[in-house]
Amino acid sequence: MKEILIATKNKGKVTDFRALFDKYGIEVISLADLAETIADIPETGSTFEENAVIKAEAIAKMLQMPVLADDSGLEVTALNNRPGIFSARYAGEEKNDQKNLHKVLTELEGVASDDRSARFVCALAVAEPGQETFVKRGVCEGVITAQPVGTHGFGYDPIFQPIGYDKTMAQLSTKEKNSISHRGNALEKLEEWLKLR
Ligand SMILES: O=P(O)(O)OP(=O)(O)OP(=O)(O)OC[C@H]1O[C@@H](n2cnc3c(O)ncnc32)[C@H](O)[C@@H]1O
Ligand SMILES: [Mg+2]
Repeated sequence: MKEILIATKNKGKVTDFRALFDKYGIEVISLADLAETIADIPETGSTFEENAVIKAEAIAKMLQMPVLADDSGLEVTALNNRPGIFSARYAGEEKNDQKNLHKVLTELEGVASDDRSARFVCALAVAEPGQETFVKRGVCEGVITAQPVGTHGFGYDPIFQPIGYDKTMAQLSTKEKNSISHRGNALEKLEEWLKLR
């Protein structure tokens, strides 16, 4: 396999995937790179896995080719695991990263650092016409900081400090992030599939 289509329009995910697939010598193509405009696939599932499968199967069927899809998000323990599968639109339909992370910080106002545990979750689904779809989950545990710090990454990275680090995800390089992230962790579980291709 020389290239892989990732069924996403999220530029931050694409940056992560480009670096992750680089070591396999595989070029990442995203929906933004296609000549045709692909409408958003409604994410109607109730889990990350269901939504990843919905996205992968819809695009694989549409384009008749193998597709990888990522559904991911942030679970905050003190918020009963919100925003969870609603992470992208937590503060509104416009999918604004700044508004989303500030909503989490506002909801956690007055919550002590010991009670600010959270995790990033990523479900990666592989769909191929005529084959059975499969999906793997990766997780990265951490805590929510008091303020946003750092300029790298995307989404909730500036307020997420991985366990064992005194920096936020947004202060890590893409390579460092990938070595510990939910996305990197989920992709490791797809290594067997990658090797067979
Ligand atoms: O569905 P696609 O087109 O892939 O793009 P999306 O942005 O809508 O993606 P999701 O539905 O999977 O929503 C995931 C949201 O969770 C957040 N998120 C996921 N992975 C993250 C990461 O590595 N760092 C920070 N935030 C992340 C981020 O806000 C994303 O918008
Ligand atoms: Mg989405």
